[in-house]
Amino acid sequence: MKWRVFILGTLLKTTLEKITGLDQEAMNLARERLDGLLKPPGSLGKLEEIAVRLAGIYGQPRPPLASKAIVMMAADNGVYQEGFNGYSQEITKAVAELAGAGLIGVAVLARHAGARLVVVDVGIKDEVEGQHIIKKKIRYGTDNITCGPAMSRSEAEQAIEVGIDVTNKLIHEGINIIGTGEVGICNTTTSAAVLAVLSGADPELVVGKGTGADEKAYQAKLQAVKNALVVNRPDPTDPIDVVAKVGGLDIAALTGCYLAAAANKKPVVIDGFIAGTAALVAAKINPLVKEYMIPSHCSAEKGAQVVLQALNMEPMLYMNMRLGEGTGAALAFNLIDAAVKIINEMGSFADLA
Ligand SMILES: Cc1cc2ncn([C@H]3O[C@H](COP(=O)(O)O)[C@@H](O)[C@H]3O)c2cc1C
Ligand SMILES: O=C(O)c1cccnc1
Repeated sequence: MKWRVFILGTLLKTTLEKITGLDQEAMNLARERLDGLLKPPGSLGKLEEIAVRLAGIYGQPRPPLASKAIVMMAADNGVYQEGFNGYSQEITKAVAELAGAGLIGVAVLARHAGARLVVVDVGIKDEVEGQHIIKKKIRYGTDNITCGPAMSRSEAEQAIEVGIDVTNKLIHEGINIIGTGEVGICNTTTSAAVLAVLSGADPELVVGKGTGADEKAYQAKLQAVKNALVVNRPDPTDPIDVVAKVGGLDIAALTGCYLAAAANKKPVVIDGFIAGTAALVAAKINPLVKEYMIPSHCSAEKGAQVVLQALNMEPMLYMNMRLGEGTGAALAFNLIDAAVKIINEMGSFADLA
């Protein structure tokens, strides 16, 4: 293991210093309570596991019902210039703006789950309009990763700090569970590049069809990822270097969301392939952050299984979804609510007496 010393931004540094493990005592008490409920021990499967984890995260044997938010990080990617993506780059901005009218996929599912949807412009290539958008642009899109780094290390750290700042503020306002989401045309390409480096997987195993590439476009996308890795030579032992060189501002900002959730002892729900890749970046920065993460679904995107394997996590849902935005996280909120209600509301064998 090679050790490297970097001067981190203050917010990032203080956040990392605050991260500790879960409250084992609260988890033991939660397990004890679940075992005494009117059911065979363990018979509610993952609902029980989630309830125990929430107890450990919040430090309360009876975890509270969640006050929820989905954070959707929006940013553009310079690799779009390679020309293999079938959609216009303007989609990123359009989705971020349309979120205000509640018309995008995650807006519907967040509403269904009773969650707030928070949209952050961390690097859309144009100016965006909408009162609902938190304006935190680090730069107007990244550079093309097939030619050089996506951004500087300092910009990657600033984007991570955007995620930390937004998450800290939400938690300060009373939000106690965060769901991750993103929008950014070509971010399945940048995620695949980051994932290939951090997991050691072949690009073939992590490059997928994204929004729907045909065979020709797929081969060009695969080649772009391979080229990006050769041109940039990201250091696999240095997750911030990897995000700066072949990632994106959305992935970096989501990394910050995970770190801040853990620092504040709040659960953070992982969405699909892109948000999962950001989760892996955060977990590589500090493995303890994983204890605060709850995976939602396994995206239909090819590399999604690789992400979950690298995180050593089993998702709750297989829904064949591949939209991102936070749609999977929003769906999982409903099951997390169910887990909290079970541990708090179900009767026990003692009630029979
Ligand atoms: C209309 C539309 C809405 C979306 N909402 C999320 N994505 C998702 O697809 C994009 C990633 O796929 P790729 O790497 O192939 O570009 C991201 O914007 C992601 O959030 C969308 C994509 C489209 C086209
Ligand atoms: O799983 C995801 O996050 C995903 C997959 C394809 C396109 N956009 C997002």
